[in-house]
Amino acid sequence: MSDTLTRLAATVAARKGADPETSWTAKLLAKGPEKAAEKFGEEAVEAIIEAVKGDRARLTAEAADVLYHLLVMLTARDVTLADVLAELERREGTSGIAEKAARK
Ligand SMILES: N=c1c2ncn([C@@H]3O[C@H](COP(=O)(O)OP(=O)(O)OP(=O)(O)O)[C@@H](O)[C@H]3O)c2ncn1[C@@H]1O[C@H](COP(=O)(O)O)[C@@H](O)[C@H]1O
Repeated sequence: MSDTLTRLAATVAARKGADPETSWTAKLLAKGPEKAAEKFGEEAVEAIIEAVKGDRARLTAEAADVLYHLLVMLTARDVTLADVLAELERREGTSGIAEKAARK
């Protein structure tokens, strides 16, 4: 399952510097990190709308857009999927409630 995400992250990273005429990812990356962030925000809002409506199929499709655009945004700022997964791994086993209490 996460193999798909790992493969997609590698594809997105490989599109850095690719021809924007033939690659949507390259086109988006060529517009800079701010545009990638804006696009991610739009896709996130679309996913939120479907989550509120409760349409599972449309939410699934929008969530896929969110993950793809998250990878593009991260790549635009040279953050890798491995970096994010390492952070998630660091948090494993710590309840969000315990973590929040420790911050106070
Ligand atoms: N997962 C995706 C993916 N999800 C969404 N998109 C594209 O993201 C774009 C954004 O959709 P929008 O409807 O927001 O586009 P739009 O409204 O035309 O955009 P605006 O002009 O409004 O900004 C669309 O063109 C989608 O095709 C994706 N493009 C690529 N991928 C993956 O990335 C790989 C590499 O793609 P290329 O870089 O194009 O070779 C592909 O094989 C896929 O695996």
